[in-house]
Amino acid sequence: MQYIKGLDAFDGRNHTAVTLGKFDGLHRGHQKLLNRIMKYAQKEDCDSVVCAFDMDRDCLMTNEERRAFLEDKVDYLIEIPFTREMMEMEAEKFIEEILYKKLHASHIVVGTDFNFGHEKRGNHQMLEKYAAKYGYTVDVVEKAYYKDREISSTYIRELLLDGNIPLANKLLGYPYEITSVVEHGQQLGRTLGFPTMNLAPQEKKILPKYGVYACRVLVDGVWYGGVGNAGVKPTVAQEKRRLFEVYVYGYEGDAYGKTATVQILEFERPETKFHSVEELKDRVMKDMRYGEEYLKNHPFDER
Ligand SMILES: Cc1cc2nc3c(=O)[nH]c(=O)nc-3n(C[C@H](O)[C@H](O)[C@H](O)COP(=O)(O)O)c2cc1C
Ligand SMILES: Nc1ncnc2c1ncn2[C@@H]1O[C@H](COP(=O)(O)OP(=O)(O)OP(=O)(O)O)[C@@H](O)[C@H]1O
Repeated sequence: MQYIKGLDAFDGRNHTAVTLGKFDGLHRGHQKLLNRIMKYAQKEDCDSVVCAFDMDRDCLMTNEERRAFLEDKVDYLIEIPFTREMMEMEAEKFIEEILYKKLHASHIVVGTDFNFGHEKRGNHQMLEKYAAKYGYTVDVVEKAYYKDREISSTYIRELLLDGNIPLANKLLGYPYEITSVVEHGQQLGRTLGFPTMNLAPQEKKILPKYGVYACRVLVDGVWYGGVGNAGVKPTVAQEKRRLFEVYVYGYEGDAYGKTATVQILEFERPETKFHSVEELKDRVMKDMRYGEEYLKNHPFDER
């Protein structure tokens, strides 16, 4: 996959199958669109292109994570900053200048509610109106639903903030994850009997509801079970720095400075400010048993 920041840097010559949107999280609805452009690229002599508008807001996926997710799936990921110029471009001009002249689109794949251009005048009907003139086809993909609600990034953000991680994971189609370099903590965990890996999510990356979760952890290329706390550890920390701190079953190495990925699987309880470190320690021992039980009942294959 070629990763391109800004449309100006795109210089592909081939015809393309393009999909467009914000694509935060690349959830199951988005995956329908991805599958469609990938099929076109397989069947025909064209490149698959994801145009992702960058909204600069709290996100399910950082740009690096989105890039990694798409790496072996599509030919191009173009990140388009959602600037005033982009917002004010007339939809007709977007079709002619960008989809036709720049991207050489022969297939355009969008959801039923996709909007673009000045005052959001562009939609799939307008794309269809110009299809013959510019020589592309338009696929309008029906929305993927969970029960009676459309799957959307907004819905999944709400679920995470409610601690409903199993449903968030189901709608994403993969477990919600956090990747970061493991940091030094206050080294308290070790003396309390539960050494933890401390992961600091990127500033804009959404942490689920503050609390304790069963999870799995990838470190040194191996998946382990874990139980971790999302939050600011109010019992021991003065500053309100967001962390995901995870106790990793059976890990005995030194992970400081290494990159680890945590996949969050199930919510156990909210984060609590305990009266003493002793109380915290007693509770974490229970959390560790909870995590073990959860992982025993939900075995996972090493990936
Ligand atoms: C399973 C688990 C549950 C935790 N729950 C809480 C909690 O409810 N409240 C809290 O203040 N800290 C909680 N923590 C964070 C601990 O306070 C923290 O890991 C410990 O103090 C060690 O910090 P350190 O890595 O800076 O040494 C939890 C940590 C783990 C691993
Ligand atoms: N549930 C879905 N099923 C099929 N297509 C979808 C679904 N949700 C979004 N799309 C389409 O995917 C593209 C990108 O969607 P986008 O990320 O902008 O929307 P979203 O997931 O609804 O996000 P938000 O909740 O932030 O508005 C658009 O073409 C959109 O119509």
